[in-house]
Amino acid sequence: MSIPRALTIAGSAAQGSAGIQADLKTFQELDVYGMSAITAIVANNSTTDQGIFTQPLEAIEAQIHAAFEHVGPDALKTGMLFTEDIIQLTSELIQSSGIKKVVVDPVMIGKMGSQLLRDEAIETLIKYLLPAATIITPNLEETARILDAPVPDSPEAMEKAARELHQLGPQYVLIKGGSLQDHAAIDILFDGEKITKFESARVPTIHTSGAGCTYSAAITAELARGKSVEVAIQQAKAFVTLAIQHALSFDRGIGSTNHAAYRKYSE
Ligand SMILES: Nc1ncnc2c1ncn2[C@@H]1O[C@H](COP(=O)(O)OP(=O)(O)OP(=O)(O)O)[C@@H](O)[C@H]1O
Ligand SMILES: Cc1ncc(COP(=O)(O)O)c(N)n1
Repeated sequence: MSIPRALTIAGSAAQGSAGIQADLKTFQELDVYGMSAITAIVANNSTTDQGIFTQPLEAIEAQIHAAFEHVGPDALKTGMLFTEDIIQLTSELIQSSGIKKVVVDPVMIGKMGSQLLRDEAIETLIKYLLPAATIITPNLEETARILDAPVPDSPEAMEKAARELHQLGPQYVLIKGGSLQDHAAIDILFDGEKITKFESARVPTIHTSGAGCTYSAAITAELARGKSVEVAIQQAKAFVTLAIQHALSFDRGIGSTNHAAYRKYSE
C-alpha cells in the first residue's frame, strides 16, 4: 500500500504541543506517513538556552539520511534549527536530495519565550535556507527579524513585507498574522506575482501553543499529498483554525493547539 510521506527536521518540544510532536501528530491526522530528524531537545520554556539540548551534527545528518534512504519523503519541513551549523547542514542535505517540496518555518522564539534560533544564525538562515524553500511561513516577529524592519502592524504592511521576503529567494512567502492586534486571523501569500489572503475569525483564546508548527506541518502534508501550494494552505488553514477553536488548556499557562480537532469536528 502506498501513502504520502513527509519528513520534519525540527526540535523536540517535550510538552507535546509544538515542534516535532506537533508535526508528527499533524502528519498522522492528515493520513501522511511521518518521519523526523531531531535537531535539539527542548525540555523547558526558559528564555535562555537552558533546557535546550542541541543534537550533534552527525546525529542530525544520520537521521536525515535514514529518512531519505529508508523511506524517501514526498515533502519536508524545517522548524527549529537553532545554530548556524545546523542550518548549513540542513540546507546542504536538502539541496543534494533533490526534494522539490520544501516548507521552511523560520522558528525563532517560542510562544512562552524560549529562544529557538540563536541571534547570529539569522544571517545563515537568510543566505542558505530561504533560497532553498518552496514556501516560507514566518510569523510577524520573524518577518521583522529577517527584514531587520519594524513588525508589520496591518495587512498592508504584511503585503509589503511579503514582497520583500520574496526577494530573498523562496518561491512562495506566507506571512502569518496570528499576532496581528484587533484583526481577524489573516495570513498573506505572495507567489512572486500576486497576493492571496487566507482569513478566519480570530478565536478568543491564549491556548495557541504549536499553532505555527501545526500550520506548516499541515501545509507540508498537503503538498506531500500532491496539492498545489494554494490548495495546501487553504486545507491547512482549516486544520489549524479547528485546532485553535478546540484548543486544550491543561490549566497551566498557555495550552496546546488540538491536533485531533480537524478529524473530530470538521463537517
Ligand atoms: N487566536 C487565533 N484565532 C484564529 N486563528 C489564529 C489565532 N492565532 C493564530 N491563528 C492562526 O494560526 C496560524 C499560526 O499563526 P501564528 O501567527 O500563531 O504563528 P506562530 O506565531 O508561528 O505560532 P507558534 O509560535 O504558536 O508556533 C495562522 O493561520 C494564524 O492566522
Ligand atoms: C521545539 C519547538 N519548536 C517550535 C516551537 C514554536 O512553537 P510555539 O511558538 O507555539 O511555542 C516550540 N515551542 N518548540
